[in-house]
Amino acid sequence: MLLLTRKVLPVFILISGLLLTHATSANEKVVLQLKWLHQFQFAGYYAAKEKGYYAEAGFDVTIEQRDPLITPTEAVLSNKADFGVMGSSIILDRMKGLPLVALGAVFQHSPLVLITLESSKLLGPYELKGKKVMYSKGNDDATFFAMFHQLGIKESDFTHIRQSFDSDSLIRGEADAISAYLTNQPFYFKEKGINIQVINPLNYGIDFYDDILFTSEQTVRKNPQRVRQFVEASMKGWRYALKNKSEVFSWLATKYPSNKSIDHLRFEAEQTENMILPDIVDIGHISRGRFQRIADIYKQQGLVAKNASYDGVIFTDYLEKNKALPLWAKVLFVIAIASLLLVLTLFALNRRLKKMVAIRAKELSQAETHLARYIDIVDRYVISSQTDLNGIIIDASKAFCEVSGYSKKELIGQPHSIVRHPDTSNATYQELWGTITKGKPWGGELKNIAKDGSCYWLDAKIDPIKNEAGDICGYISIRQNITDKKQIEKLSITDSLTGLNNRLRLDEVLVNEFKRMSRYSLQLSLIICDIDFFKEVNDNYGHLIGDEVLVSIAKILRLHCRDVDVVGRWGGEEFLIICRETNIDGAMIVAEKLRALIEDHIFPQVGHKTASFGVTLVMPKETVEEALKRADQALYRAKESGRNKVVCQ
Ligand SMILES: Nc1nc2c(ncn2[C@@H]2O[C@H](COP(=O)(O)OP(=O)(O)OP(=O)(O)O)[C@@H](O)[C@H]2O)c(=O)[nH]1
Repeated sequence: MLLLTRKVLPVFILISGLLLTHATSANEKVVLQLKWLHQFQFAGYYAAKEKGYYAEAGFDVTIEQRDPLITPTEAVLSNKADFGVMGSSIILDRMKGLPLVALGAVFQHSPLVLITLESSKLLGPYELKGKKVMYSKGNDDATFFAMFHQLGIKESDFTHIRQSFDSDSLIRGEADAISAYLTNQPFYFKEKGINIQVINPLNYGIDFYDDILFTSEQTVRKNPQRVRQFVEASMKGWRYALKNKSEVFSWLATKYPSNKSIDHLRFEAEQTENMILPDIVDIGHISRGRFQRIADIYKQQGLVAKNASYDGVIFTDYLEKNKALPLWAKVLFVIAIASLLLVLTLFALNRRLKKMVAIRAKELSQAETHLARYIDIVDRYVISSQTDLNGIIIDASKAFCEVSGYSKKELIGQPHSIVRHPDTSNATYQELWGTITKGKPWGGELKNIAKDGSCYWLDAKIDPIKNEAGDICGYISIRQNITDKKQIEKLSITDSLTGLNNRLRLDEVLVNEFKRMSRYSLQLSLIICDIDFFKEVNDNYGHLIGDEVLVSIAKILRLHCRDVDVVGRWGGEEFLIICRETNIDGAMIVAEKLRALIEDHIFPQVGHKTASFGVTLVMPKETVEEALKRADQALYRAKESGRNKVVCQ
């Protein structure tokens, strides 16, 4: 029940609303302006009012007779009337720019003709040459001009008499031909027993509409459906009137007083029906072709510009443009169109997105391929590894595996020290860890040991890896294999016979150590060692044996000096030992130890050999040459004092 109430109630409200709207608009007052005085010519409009057709359509219509001071066109355009009845001049006015709309052409032919007295023998237009012709020069009389024009008769061929609307002018001979309405004047002459002759433009190809129901474009545009309802009610009135002529006569006797007799009205009704042709066309029918023909005739008459247009004069055009749809249908239509547009837009968008996704996917795939290629290249050629905070290897490149001789599996999980060479000092590693644990990158050369025991040199760059919080979570190292460079470097600073630092390297170290000494106020001592009577070895055993002695002594010196000391071949059978951060006493001890070791050593074939040592402490601000000279002098004194001695100076 509740559901029923819910469904029915809105419908009831809607219907009530519609009825209310209808009731309100039933009183809409409109004025219909006739083109002439009350007569049967307007029977349809009387019938529409009297039979309640206008009321049914919601109109309260006042039917106004013609006011001689104002045309129906002027009345409608000045809003004195809402609708009007006028001839084909509506088309001409429209072409002149007046916003008029023809609603229905009630008279399919114009009843406007010329009449002559039968006795005058003026049967056609040609006979009117030189005669007196009376007609209005209004636009509705254009049919006469058109007829004359069609037949090549000029206005100057006859005498125009000003319209007096007095039919007796013809009888009195004041005019030889007068304009007349077929629905009217012929009866007048018949009643008087005077035979007349009709010259009808229709017979000369000039066929105009007449009694066109019209309104203003403004009224049409405001509510074309209301106008349509008015037209339908009017034409319904016409259909009734033509079938019930007597009833119309009674109204013309009472409500719409006409001074015509019943016989006259009957004649008029008959003639009117002939003009309307209700059995042939729908009452009020407008033919576009005929409108065009009428427009062309007006143009030919020079009444309007050749390019003038009557667009907008036919009412049905507005109806087609404004085909009334119920509000719900309009809303549905808008929703449907909007939905369609939305679907089409989404479809187009979707297609575009798909296309873009496909392009992006292709680009991404290409980028991934490139990236994979680069990663592979990096993996193969860049020696890199990654460790956790404790230095445990968590990743290693192929290049790293190759240089270290370990497989990736063997490296991962191992401490990075697995590749550390014992030659690399603790100090180097302390510096390295001290730097990277502070979040700073470290760079330097590292000597590493491979799985097979061979060594290789790397130029390493180690960077801490930070997580999103900025905390260090591991380390990554990228290295360059500099083993070859190191070997070349070593060759250039190594004495090829003994493997000790050569003179070039010693010179370099001397310069650096002298600078370091003065910068940090360190102590530095120099020891020069010279083999005693070495010439004898060469002389007695040959150079090769001599070389072997040199190599053996070099080995003794290198093995028994401290790591920090730099041992090198100074030249021939002379060696130089640079004792860093060592005072003279320390240097003397080292020299003495070396002297004793050489003395005790037994050289193959040669047996025992000795060496003399000159020792000196480098003085502050002293040059390398000055210090070496003093060491040399000490050596000289050691030789002088019997050799196999350590002398300091
Ligand atoms: N086999 C060999 N001999 C060298 C080399 N360089 C220098 N000598 C020799 O070392 C000898 C040096 O001789 P001297 O300068 O006379 O000195 P010495 O014989 O050692 O005598 P004192 O120095 O005075 O004790 C020369 O015979 C050089 O030819 C080398 O590379 N190999």
